[in-house]
This record gives sequence, C-alpha cells and structure tokens, in this order.
Amino acid sequence: MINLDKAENAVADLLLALGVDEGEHTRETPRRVAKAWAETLAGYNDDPARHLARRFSTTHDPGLIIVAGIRLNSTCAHHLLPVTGTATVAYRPHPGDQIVGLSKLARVVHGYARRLQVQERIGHQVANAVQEALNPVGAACVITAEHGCMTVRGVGEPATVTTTHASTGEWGPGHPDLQAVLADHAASLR
Ligand SMILES: Nc1nc2c(ncn2[C@@H]2O[C@H](COP(=O)(O)OP(=O)(O)OP(=O)(O)O)[C@@H](O)[C@H]2O)c(=O)[nH]1
Ligand SMILES: [Zn+2]
Repeated sequence: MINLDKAENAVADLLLALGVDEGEHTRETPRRVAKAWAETLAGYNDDPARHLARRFSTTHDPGLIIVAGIRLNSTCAHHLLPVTGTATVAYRPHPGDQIVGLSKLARVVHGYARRLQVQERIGHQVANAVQEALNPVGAACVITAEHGCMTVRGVGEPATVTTTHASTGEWGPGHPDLQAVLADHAASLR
C-alpha cells in the first residue's frame, strides 16, 4: 500500500535533487505525483484472480472465447516509464465447463498491469490466472505495447512496439486456437 505522505516528500526531494522549480506549476507537484503513483500501482491492492470467482454455467459448448482490444496501461519496472498498449485474452473451456463474465478478463489484465511490470510477465500472470481458475483446454494473453523507455529516452526508437505471447494448457505455438487468438489480436490493433 503506497504511503502518500512519504511519496510526496520523496518527490519533493527529487525535484530538489534535479534542481528544478517551476514556481506555481511545481508547487503542488509532489502531492499530484504521489496520487498519480497510487493510481498507477493500484494493482498491488488487488488479487486480480479474484475477478474470476463468479462463474456461469453453460448448456452448450461455449467454444473459443477471445476478448481483444483491452487497454493496457502499465509501468516499466526498470525505468518507471509508461508501457501502453493492447491486450487480448482468450480461453477454450472444456464442453460443459463454466465460463466467466467477459469484463472480468479485462479486469484481470488491469490488475496485473497496474504494477511495476515486465511485459512478458503480465501475459504469463494473466494466462496462468485464467488457467488456474477455470482449468480450460488452453488460455492465452497476447500484448502489443509501446515502452516509454524505448520511445522517449535511451535507444530513442519512437516507432517500436513489442508483442508478447503467453499461453498455457494445450496451446502451443502451432495450435489452431492460438492462431485464431493471434489473428483477432492483430485485427484489434487496426
Ligand atoms: N524483456 C523486457 N525488457 C524490458 C521491458 N521493459 C523495459 N525493458 C528493457 O530493460 C532493459 C534494461 O537495460 P539496462 O541496460 O539495465 O538499462 P539502460 O541502460 O537504461 O538500457 P537502455 O534502455 O538500452 O538505455 C532495457 O533494454 C529495456 O528496453 C519489458 O517489459 N520486457
Ligand atoms: Zn524500461
């Protein structure tokens, strides 16, 4: 849980250390930044898998379920800079198994993204949470994101985006369900 007062003091120290003072514009910046970090790291207050607890039964084979176009806002653990992009989450229940509400798959992504993260790990955490909760044939999380640490500093490659694939269960790279997931993900980026 973030300590707002300590974070505020630390940001005030940071501005001092950087030797910057923009008068009225930076006077309340330490408090603003502390509150912004509390929002950005809200995922640490959450067990994202809890969103998968409410289940619905089906009277038919639910087939392959893909939620594409989920907004991803995260923070690079190495540089504390934004990672922004799009996630796709998919799973294939066994016929007769229960399903979850579609919004919950986006909530799981948000819960893991709102932490200091590495893109590959977000995908693994999301796919594993779905696999553990529902024990489907397979689950996947595909993410395409822009890393501020590559676009606005450092190597300075503003056009780069990174795509990562995480899959569990029976879904290996050549699996037709996973190919369908990747196609939906690509379509969601257009
Ligand atoms: N695999 C992976 N690497 C990441 C991610 N986010 C940032 N990085 C990389 O983390 C690395 C940190 O490398 P360092 O050499 O320790 O840091 P640096 O000197 O700031 O590196 P540059 O970014 O190359 O300037 C960089 O190559 C980043 O591109 C991520 O989500 N996944
Ligand atoms: Zn980084």
